[in-house]
Amino acid sequence: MATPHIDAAHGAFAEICLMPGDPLRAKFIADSYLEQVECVTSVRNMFGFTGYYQGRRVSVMGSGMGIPSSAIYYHELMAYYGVETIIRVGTCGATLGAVNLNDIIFAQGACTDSTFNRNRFGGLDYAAIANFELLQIATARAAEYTSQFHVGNIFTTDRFYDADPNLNTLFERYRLLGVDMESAGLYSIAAEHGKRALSILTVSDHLIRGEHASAEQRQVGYQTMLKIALDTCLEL
Ligand SMILES: O=P(O)(O)O[C@H]1O[C@H](CO)[C@@H](O)[C@H]1O
Ligand SMILES: O=c1cc[nH]c(=O)[nH]1
Repeated sequence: MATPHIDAAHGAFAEICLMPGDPLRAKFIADSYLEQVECVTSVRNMFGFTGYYQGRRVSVMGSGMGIPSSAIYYHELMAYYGVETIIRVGTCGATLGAVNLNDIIFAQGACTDSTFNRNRFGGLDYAAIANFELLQIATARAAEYTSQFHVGNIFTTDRFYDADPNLNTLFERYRLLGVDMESAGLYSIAAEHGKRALSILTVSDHLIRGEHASAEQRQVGYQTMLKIALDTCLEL
């Protein structure tokens, strides 16, 4: 039952799927945390794996960067592969002085400059929000590992480069915690399919202070976020 972008067999994905943007971060998560792991799809090198985390069947798959790429995978997994829950494990840029590099952000909601949700929601503004149960479980787990986390609104953008510098002032005024490129799309797709989604993000860049993590850290770092996401799976 392959789809245009996933060539896994029926039932190859678990009901829960962790999804970073980076397919090599997906491989890192599978290699580091899952047992009895199988690579279930590799179309376009967008690797997907299924295995067991402390006895719980879990999948992990890359989504690519931005709503156009990630929406394809979110849709195909939820519509055709029986995935009920997607937890995005991504990186973000911080837009508030009180948020620091390596802090963890739980995206309770996601504003956006993308027209993706508006186009599908009759031209109106869709309020893209996380699943409350997932948010509750994950934030409770986070408190066991770190105090360096924040819960609130973020901004999902289509543009990694050349953003309007005035946006940072706007983000600060509205207390947006960070910027990513997928969450607003993930939340609307999950809602449309009657599924659950949550974005957990680690701050890899500080957009006001000009601080940046290395490429290696983005691929194999951020273990606290990964542990929080995996522990959340155990309670679902
Ligand atoms: O680290 P990931 O999950 O890819 O997330 C962030 O990193 C990418 C940009 O570098 C975008 O996909 C953005 O959302
Ligand atoms: O979208 C993103 C992700 C990480 N860092 C950023 O500045 N933007």
